[in-house]
Amino acid sequence: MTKTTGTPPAVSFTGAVKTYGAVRALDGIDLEIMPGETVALLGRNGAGKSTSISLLLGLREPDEGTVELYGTPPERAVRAGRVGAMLQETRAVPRVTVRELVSFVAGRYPEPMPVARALELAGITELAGRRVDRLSGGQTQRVRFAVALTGNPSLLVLDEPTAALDVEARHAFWNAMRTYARQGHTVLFSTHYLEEADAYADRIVVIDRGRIVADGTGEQLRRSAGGNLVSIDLAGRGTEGLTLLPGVRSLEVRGGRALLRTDDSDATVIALAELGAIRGLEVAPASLDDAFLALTAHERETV
Ligand SMILES: Nc1ncnc2c1ncn2[C@@H]1O[C@H](COP(=O)(O)OP(=O)(O)OP(=O)(O)O)[C@@H](O)[C@H]1O
Repeated sequence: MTKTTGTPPAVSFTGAVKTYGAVRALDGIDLEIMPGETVALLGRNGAGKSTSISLLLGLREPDEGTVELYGTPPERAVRAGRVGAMLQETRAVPRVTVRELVSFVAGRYPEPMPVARALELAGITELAGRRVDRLSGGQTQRVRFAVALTGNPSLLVLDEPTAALDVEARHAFWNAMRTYARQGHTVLFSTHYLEEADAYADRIVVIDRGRIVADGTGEQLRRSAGGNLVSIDLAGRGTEGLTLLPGVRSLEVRGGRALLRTDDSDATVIALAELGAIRGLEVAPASLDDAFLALTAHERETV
């Protein structure tokens, strides 16, 4: 990525380490997000996504390394109203209406958007007069989104924003997020959902056991994890020698078929033909799911 001289990254982690007792939640994170990017932080449960977000919001301090927003300590950027966040935890819910809550938060920012606009973007205009402590989980989540947006922050940070939303609300949420991102704002969101990361982020950062194991577009991730899957019907034959074929990185047997992950599907298919092993041949690009599983495979082996 090219950096414009003089423009500090919106987000910058340098060698960030965070431990909780014996747990090394972040094990040396280096990450830069430039203004205007929409980045997904993708990882399994316990990978370190929420910890990364708490560090970048200044809610926790790294044990080693530094975290900066716009070239300043996170607390300063947060105090200056440059950051809006939607977090997972549910704090005590105030006994006020949705409109009162969003107006209160807007009043604490230097250049908020009109409250009606924040309610509209979050899809909760019709909930404006309802009490915040009497909403459903999904409605509460949308209120939290309005709260995050209302300050019109340069950087919007969303920790698993769609976790409690139904399909329709999820769709509306991503449309709103996109609208906001297209206005030049920076968005960082964490998710377990590969398809959300692929569909809505410019860039996907895969975090696993406190380390960044991949960073790129969905397409780059698919390629880096092994270009294609070649599969054949084994028709009762064994799998001897298949892992030695050109290009092959790994072999899996599923339902009587051999699935070969390969960097060079042409060479693999030609070699299979020479072996006389081609039956029910299928060649398909590796999916993002395949890429994610390959990137985080070591963890699955130990759980
Ligand atoms: N307050 C805490 N005290 C002790 N350990 C913690 C604490 N918070 C997180 N951890 C541990 O740190 C690691 C990273 O947790 P974190 O919450 O950052 O992961 P995550 O990727 O956000 O997970 P999830 O998708 O489940 O929300 C995990 O092993 C977790 O158990």
